Amino acid sequence: MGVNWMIKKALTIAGSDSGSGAGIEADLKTFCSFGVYGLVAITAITAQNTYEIREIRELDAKIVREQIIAVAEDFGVDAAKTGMLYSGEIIKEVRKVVKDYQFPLVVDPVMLSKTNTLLLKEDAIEKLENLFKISTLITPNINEAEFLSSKKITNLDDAIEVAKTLFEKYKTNILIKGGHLKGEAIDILYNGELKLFKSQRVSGCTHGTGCSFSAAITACLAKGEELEEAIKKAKDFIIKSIRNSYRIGKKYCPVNSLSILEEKAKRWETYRELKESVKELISLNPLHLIPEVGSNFVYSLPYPYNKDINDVAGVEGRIVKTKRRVVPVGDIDFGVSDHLARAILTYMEFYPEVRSCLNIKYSEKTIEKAKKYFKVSFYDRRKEPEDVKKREGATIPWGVREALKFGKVDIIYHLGDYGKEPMILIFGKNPKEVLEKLRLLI
Ligand SMILES: Nc1ncnc2c1ncn2[C@@H]1O[C@H](COP(=O)(O)OP(=O)(O)O)[C@@H](O)[C@H]1O
Ligand SMILES: Cc1ncc(COP(=O)(O)OP(=O)(O)O)c(N)n1
Repeated sequence: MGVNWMIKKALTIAGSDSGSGAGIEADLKTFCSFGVYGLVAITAITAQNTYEIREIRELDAKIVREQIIAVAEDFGVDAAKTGMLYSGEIIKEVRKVVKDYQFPLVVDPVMLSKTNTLLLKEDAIEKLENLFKISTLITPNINEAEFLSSKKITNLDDAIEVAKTLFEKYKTNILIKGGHLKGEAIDILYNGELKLFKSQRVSGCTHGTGCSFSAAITACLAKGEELEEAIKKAKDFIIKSIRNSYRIGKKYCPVNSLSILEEKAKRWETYRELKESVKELISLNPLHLIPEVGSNFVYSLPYPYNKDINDVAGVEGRIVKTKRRVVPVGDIDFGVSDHLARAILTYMEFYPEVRSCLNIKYSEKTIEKAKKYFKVSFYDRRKEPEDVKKREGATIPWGVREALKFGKVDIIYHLGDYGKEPMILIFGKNPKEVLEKLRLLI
């Protein structure tokens, strides 16, 4: 077919996780994040949530084989990975089929879930070791590496020694994942040469890290990237997927293997909505409501992407007034607002659904009007504690927190301080809602 080359295809041979944190569900999300078309051969169905695996139903080895052949014959496979293979019969059949294909094969030797259920039958280990021998890479975590080498790993040096042992034993690329060690997250690649992949340890959800990580490597290999480059990209990906995860479920919440795509989409949406509303604000031309220091109109990315001011869109150089017109100085961009971005990020700590804010000129008349329609709160800059005053950029977060002590409000104002202009801040779920509120104050 003429356009077959346009998208690479990756296959996952793995179990299904009904909680979608690990297994084929995680793999498909990861393939999608890397712009690779995902194919599946399901080995087992698990009734699984974030705290337990209730049931496992193994599929017949023949149907596993048929799934692989069906997709390989039609779509073609550029790279494949295995996850939960469960039984010796399935592994034997998988080995038989995949050895005839030329694609790179990543074997994630999944043995035990975080919730302590065996995902590989005890008598299947020998078959799994046979599969290692025809693989491009195996990606054991610390526990799996300990089991395969019968050696204890307590630190990085132990892990390096074990990687060497496993390389001697299986004659393939060994990548020992350091997620379960303390300190930095260091993964060890050994293939006769040693290479360490280091990253900071981040906080967030980690159910499914192993599956998503090996799927990310597979996706990069499908695109034709070299192994080391693939591991590097997979590592960047997994950090984002942990950091931008949703704390859902009762125990081990899942990584967000779609976060790269989701963040891009949210950035675009946020930018466009703000741009539209800034245009509308300009056409309203509320000259008398623009403060001497200018206004800004900001819109933050939603949770969990609202990490810092680079995640808040605003107007570069603010919105100012000329003799007759309200004008934006620059373009809409992320990271161009400081004060107002801090205000909205602080507000979102309490009410994450409130993502937009506009500052306007203070007057008693405007506040009186506002009190007719809205919940209004206030903070007194003169009461700012000395230690807060000394910390760069701490005043506004402190003020917003003070004002929110009385609950969720539409408007927060302050009366200024020496050299500081008094100000009114209008908050809303989105820029449209902020403008609706502004209209009642004009
Ligand atoms: N908290 C964390 N911060 C950064 N990276 C992590 C963290 N936890 C795991 N990783 C990384 O995620 C990948 C999967 O590792 P690991 O969690 O050890 O696998 P598994 O899920 O199979 O136990 C590795 O690249 C590891 O370094
Ligand atoms: C169906 C299924 N496959 C694999 C796992 C284990 O996945 P992993 O990425 O190693 O994640 P944790 O179990 O460490 O959270 C699974 N649970 N289910």
